[in-house]
Amino acid sequence: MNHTHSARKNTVGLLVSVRSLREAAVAESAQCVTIIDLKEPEHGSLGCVSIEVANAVLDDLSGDSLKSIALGEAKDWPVWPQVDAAIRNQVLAGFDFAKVGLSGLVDQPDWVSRWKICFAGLPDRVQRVAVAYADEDLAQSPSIESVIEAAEEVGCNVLLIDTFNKQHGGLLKLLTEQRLASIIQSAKKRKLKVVLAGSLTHEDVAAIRQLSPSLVPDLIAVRGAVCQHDRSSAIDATKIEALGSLLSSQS
Ligand SMILES: O=C[C@H](O)COP(=O)(O)O
Repeated sequence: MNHTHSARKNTVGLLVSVRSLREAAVAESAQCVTIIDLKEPEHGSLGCVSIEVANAVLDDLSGDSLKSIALGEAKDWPVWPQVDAAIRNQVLAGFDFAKVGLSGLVDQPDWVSRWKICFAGLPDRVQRVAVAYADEDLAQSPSIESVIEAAEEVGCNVLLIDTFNKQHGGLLKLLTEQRLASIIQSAKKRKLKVVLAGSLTHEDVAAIRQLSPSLVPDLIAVRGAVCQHDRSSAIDATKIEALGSLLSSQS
């Protein structure tokens, strides 16, 4: 990467996606996780866990980590269709962040309204995360640039750039260095916190760590990199700790 810098001062937070209370406890025990993110990897890039798993984590996880939940894709809304909307929102009120994807909506002129509907009714304390897919062709989602432009109108103050299809390469292969830099600059100009994800490896994270300070994201989000094998296998506390050390290092 050309946009590099030698002295490093910014610390970068770590989000780890987990699918169960057991995995959430492993992530919490690593002591370097800023956000514990609930997500069922078998149900897609933003696959939602069951309401029972969400409740178990809210009720039984000790520790101070912030909590996030993936709520699937806007085209499939609502999440947990069998659950009454009031009860659903009561559970979601326990989370600090909520994410909804925009796959399949590239040709839908009303995609912003459909996105807004997903977040309507969520308690104010839940921060809305704008998710943009780097593999927008595969995802058939609006471009990252369009998502950034609409984020404020939808009430988002965080931008997550992720990949929709986990079999076709990671973030740093999908976006040119120039496009990534321009996206991060544009998001920061709009006061969006920036989270980078998408099959990031330890080496990718080291490269991101070397970006010039103005381009360093607020958080890195991972699952595959901290799993024992592929991203469907269990997460591994040692791998989380290794990533945590890399993110908190000063050079
Ligand atoms: O929110 C981030 C994702 O869970 C990242 O998953 P991944 O590292 O396997 O692409």
